[in-house]
Amino acid sequence: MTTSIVVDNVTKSFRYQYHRTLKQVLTKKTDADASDRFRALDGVSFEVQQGESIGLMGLNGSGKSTLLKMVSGVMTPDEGQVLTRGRISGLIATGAGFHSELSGRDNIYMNAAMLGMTKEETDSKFDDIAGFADVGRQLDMPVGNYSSGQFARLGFAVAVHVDCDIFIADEVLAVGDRPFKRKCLKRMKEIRESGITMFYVSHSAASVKKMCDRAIVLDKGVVGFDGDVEGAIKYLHYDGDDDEPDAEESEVDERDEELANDI
Ligand SMILES: Nc1ncnc2c1ncn2[C@@H]1O[C@H](COP(=O)(O)OP(=O)(O)OP(=O)(O)O)[C@@H](O)[C@H]1O
Repeated sequence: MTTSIVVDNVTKSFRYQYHRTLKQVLTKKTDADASDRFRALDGVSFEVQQGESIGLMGLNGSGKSTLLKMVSGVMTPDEGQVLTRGRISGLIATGAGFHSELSGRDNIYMNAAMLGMTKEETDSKFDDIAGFADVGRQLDMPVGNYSSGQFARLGFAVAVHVDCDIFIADEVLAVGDRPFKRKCLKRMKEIRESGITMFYVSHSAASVKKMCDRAIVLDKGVVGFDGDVEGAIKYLHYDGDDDEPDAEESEVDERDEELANDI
């Protein structure tokens, strides 16, 4: 078996940012500065084998996106290291790397280049990418005028057409309408079945269950659980053991379940 991702004792701290009073700025309260940092990730370690499909779960603010940024190389750890093998593609933040003044068409070329595709490669895949994004005549409009869903469509369309070894998807289901979500999940299933390592962040237990064979739960910046998806869902109490969900919550869960079963 080939190792695809190694995350070795990774720590990342951020500073609490708040507006200071003029007095605080002028007196430069350095003692407060040191204690104003917190660890978004604290000694995180795990390994992923090529072809594994990992669900990355955890409550809001637990460090998932920060970890994905390290794996994709857009952020470096303060301590520890992250090693990856091969080309990485995926959608980390909606609209990241897009230029608002340029059209969707131009942004496809720019985004594809950033993900390592040559102009010839993009030329040959352009129709498929545009077809997947399916933003109609908006393709030739500046993306600054796109809706958040249209942004996501364009970004995801490029990402899924890159030949890669590791595919990263952060909250694909958070934006986009239902037909597009279904299309994304279907495409991700194909990616997974082709032996590409997949790292999938989601709060939806149903889609992680459908898509992944292992789940890592981040709990306030540390690995709280690493194992089978059922265990992760239990760890997070997403299995309904806790409080009774209200009617709206149940409806959302059912919609997720239905969507996951569609693919
Ligand atoms: N650039 C930054 N500067 C300061 N704090 C940050 C920065 N990026 C993230 N954080 C903080 O680090 C913590 C972890 O954030 P992160 O986005 O990784 O969480 P998450 O698990 O992806 O959350 P969610 O489920 O809400 O998307 C949060 O408290 C967040 O406010």
